[in-house]
Formats: sequence, C-alpha cells, structure tokens
Amino acid sequence: MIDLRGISQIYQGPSGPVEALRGIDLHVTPGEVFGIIGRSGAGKSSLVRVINLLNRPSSGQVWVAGRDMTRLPEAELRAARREIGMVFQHFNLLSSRTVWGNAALPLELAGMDGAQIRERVGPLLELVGLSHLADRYPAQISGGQKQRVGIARALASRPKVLLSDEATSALDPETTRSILELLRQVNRDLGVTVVLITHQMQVIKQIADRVAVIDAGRIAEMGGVVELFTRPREAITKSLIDEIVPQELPASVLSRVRQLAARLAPGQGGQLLRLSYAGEQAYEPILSHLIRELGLDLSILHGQIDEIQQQTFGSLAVYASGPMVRIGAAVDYLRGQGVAVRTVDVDD
Ligand SMILES: Nc1ncnc2c1ncn2[C@@H]1O[C@H](COP(=O)(O)OP(=O)(O)OP(=O)(O)O)[C@@H](O)[C@H]1O
Repeated sequence: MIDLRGISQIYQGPSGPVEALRGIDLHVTPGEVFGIIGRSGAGKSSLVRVINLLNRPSSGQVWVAGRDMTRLPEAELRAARREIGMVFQHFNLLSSRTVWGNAALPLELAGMDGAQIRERVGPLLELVGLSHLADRYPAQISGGQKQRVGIARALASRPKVLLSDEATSALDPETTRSILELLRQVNRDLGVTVVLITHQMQVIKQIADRVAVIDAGRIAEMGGVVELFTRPREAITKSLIDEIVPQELPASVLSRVRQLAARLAPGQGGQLLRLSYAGEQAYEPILSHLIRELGLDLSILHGQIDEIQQQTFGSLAVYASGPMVRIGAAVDYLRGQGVAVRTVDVDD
C-alpha cells in the first residue's frame, strides 16, 4: 500500500543543512496497522509528511496505492491525497464549525452536494460515537471527543490510508486506549491501512501489527511487534520498550542474586537468566522441565505477564542453580523452545 524507496530529507537550517531522513526504505502492506516510533527529533514528523507529500523528499520515491506520488502533477497529487486521511496531535478542528461541520469540511471542499454530504457524515459520526454531539462546537467537547471528530473528518473522503501523527499524545491513558481502539475498529471494519507515528511504546503495543524504530533519520530496526518486544536488538529499541518491559533489573533483585550466589553449595553453579516469550510458549510448562528433567533449582525473582496483539507476552528474571553443565543445557532447551534467553552477570 505504501512503498518508500531511498527517502532522504534535507532541510536548510540556520546553521547549515539538516539531514532529517537518511535513506529510508519501508513497505506497508494493505490492511495492516504499521507503527513508526522514535524519540523527539528522530525524523517521525518528516517521514509522515513525506508519505502524503506535504514535504517533498530531497530524494527517493513515495509509492501510495500503486502511484509514485513524487511524479504526480499538482492536480493529480491533490486527488491522490484524498486517499490519505490524516489525524493530528492537536486535532486541528475549526472552532467556528460544529462537530458535524468539521467532519463535513473535506466533502464541502471537494464540492459534494448537501444530500450526499448528509448521507456520508451521519454514519461517520455514528462510527466515532458522536451522533449525539453533532451540534456542539469544539470548545464544548473533550479532547478525546475532539480526536473522534478528527478521525471522522479524516475518513470522510473514504481514504485507503489513515496517517496518525501522535494522535493520542495529548490525551490521558484511558482516552488514549479508547481512541486506539477506535483506530483498530476503523482498520478492521473499513479495511483502512493505518500508519501511526508515536514516541510511546504503549501505543505500539496496543495497536500495531508491525513497527519501524527510527533513530537519527534512519530505520534502526523493523519487524513484528511481538518479535520486537521479545527480542529487541538495537539499543534504541531497548530503551524505547523499557517503559513497558524494564531492561535493567532493580538493585534489590541484583543484591538478592548475589546472596543466592554466595550460598551455592560447593560444585554448584548459578546463573541469572532473563527470559522473554510470547504466544504458545506461555502455556508450555517449560520451567517445570528445567526443575524436573534437569534437576535445577529455580528462583523467580522478577517478571511480568502482559498481552500484545492478543498474545500472552512474558518477561521473567530467574536464578538457576545446579551443575553448570545443566544450566547450559537449560539455556539450550529454552532457546529451542523459542524463548529469548539472556544470561546476566551480576558481579559488581
Ligand atoms: N523545517 C525544518 N528546517 C530545519 N530543520 C528541521 C525542519 N523540520 C525538522 N527539522 C529537523 O529535522 C530533524 C527531524 O525532525 P522531525 O520533526 O521530523 O522529528 P520528530 O521525530 O517528529 O520529532 P518530534 O517528536 O519532536 O516532533 C530534527 O533535527 C529537526 O530539528
């Protein structure tokens, strides 16, 4: 649905050129929810503006729904943009227009007649749950409701793609959840491909199928969300998922591990293991196997069980003690079962 090929974006800043995007290659398949995450200044806004050509890239091609947007003449580009709806962080509603009037605006601008507009806007307001507030003005509704208007307006032209630029960043966690649920519903029921830009892994975790991590204008890492949470490779990814899965163990846990290590019987080894697993492995009795078949002692020190994309996702810190060779066998066994295993040394 979206193909970015070799995209670079160079701005002329006051103190010389700024390379905001450096050779981005990215493919978004039809019907998926694709997340783009990065820290402030990583290039997220530049990237989203390139997709609908609000920014013309310095080099590269932007293919949306089978057309190279960079080659379209202005009139065709305007038509092509109607296939890309956009939702903004600060909603960008017109304060002088009602909820209905805001949702209807793109259709009025496109010259649609009144009856057709009514036919389209009614169901849209119903979809976003605002039919009862159609006559209110933006100043008379909540932030979450404003974003629902923003979504209705973005969908008015029946786009194939919805770009969401930090759509929930100004909202509290509960409202964020309900707006993300609405975007998921739009994706599922209307078949709209969703690309969302965010700096919060929580957003990615709740809604995205796949994700690209962007850092200093480059894609640092890209893949399925469950895979990314289970096996983050790059430091930037680890630091971003830290808000959901703490990458460092608390000092109290590490000091407990040192106590356990000091109490090991002669000839016994001990190893702190960080385990991450998702999906079917969550239901397998893998830890009992280590205890029963390999005769290891296990202390579960820290962890959490969560859900990503309707899949159970777990992260555990376990101290295994027993003969060193069996601990090695346990690590091999766990990896063979698809569990991501990291051995952690706690010597200070
Ligand atoms: N019009 C501009 N002129 C010069 N430099 C710019 C311009 N727009 C963005 N930049 C620079 O390009 C880089 C990427 O900016 P961009 O806004 O795309 O990042 P971002 O990831 O969206 O950040 P944020 O989350 O803070 O909005 C930054 O270094 C920024 O300072």
